[in-house]
Amino acid sequence: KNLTTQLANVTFDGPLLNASGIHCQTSAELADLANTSNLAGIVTKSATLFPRKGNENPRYHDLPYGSINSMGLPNLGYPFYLDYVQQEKAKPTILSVAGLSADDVIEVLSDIQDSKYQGITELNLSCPNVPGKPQTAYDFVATRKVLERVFEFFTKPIGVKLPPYFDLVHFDQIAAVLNDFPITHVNTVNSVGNGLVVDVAKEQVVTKAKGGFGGLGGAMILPTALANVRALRQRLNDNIAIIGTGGVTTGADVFAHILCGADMVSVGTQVIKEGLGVYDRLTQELEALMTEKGYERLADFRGQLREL
Ligand SMILES: CC(C)(C)CCc1c(C(=O)O)[nH]c(=O)[nH]c1=O
Repeated sequence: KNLTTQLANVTFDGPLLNASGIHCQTSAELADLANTSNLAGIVTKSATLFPRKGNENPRYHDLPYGSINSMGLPNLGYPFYLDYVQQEKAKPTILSVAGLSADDVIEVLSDIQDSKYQGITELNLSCPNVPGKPQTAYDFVATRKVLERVFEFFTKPIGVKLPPYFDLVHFDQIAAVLNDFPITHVNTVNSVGNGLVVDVAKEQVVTKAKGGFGGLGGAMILPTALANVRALRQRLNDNIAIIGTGGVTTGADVFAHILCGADMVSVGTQVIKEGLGVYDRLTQELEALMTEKGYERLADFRGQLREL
């Protein structure tokens, strides 16, 4: 099978990536990813201007049907990751960045612009905005403002990581903003925000920060992830690629993301559950499905979801 995929100016030898935040924070974790077969590229943990310890534990909780997390953006600071992506030769990288303010984002991106890094950058728009306002990506005016500031100086390949939307008008509104900018891709979806898991036996929450509210991932968010991939594919300019993220546990889920329009697919929660061998299994299952259906390459079925 030919599973090669193009994203911006980069050719990946397969469609699978790690979801930012999962096993990609430390140099040991990043080295593991570089040695993981059938993982076509490496996405770094969203990096901030300064290193962050993140929230108190427990901050990640595994569930039969997915996961909940309130990590709190633990990361080694953007200089560490900017240095890493300039060394990494085994696989193409996507350098994920986050800011606690628009000014922080601009400062980090300015350094990336001035660096020798030629790979892809991804701006995490699920980050908090000014207090009292929703996260940036849920504030369409703020999203437009930060992207206007970015593209005043940033000329390298850059995409955005989006939270899930749940209203068709919101799909229209975010696409209308993004179509005005030369972004290389959209990575959709981030975790489903502010879920709450209750341990009935203990009559308590399962994660410490934010009173137990946290981002949901894994199997339970697959329909939301597929809807966001499909809706944005139907609305975004053709030259904006899509990384589909969310709910992937089988090769059929990878197939479904691509059928909805994804160019690449990232896997998060299932890596925690199964380990990095999951990429081999997902690839085998995807190839078996393609053989069964008579498809030779991903483009044979990408975006071809049929309506009734
Ligand atoms: C949620 C934020 C802390 C604002 C950004 C980092 C992040 C986190 C995190 O570090 O808590 N978890 C997610 O599932 N997605 C994210 O984008």
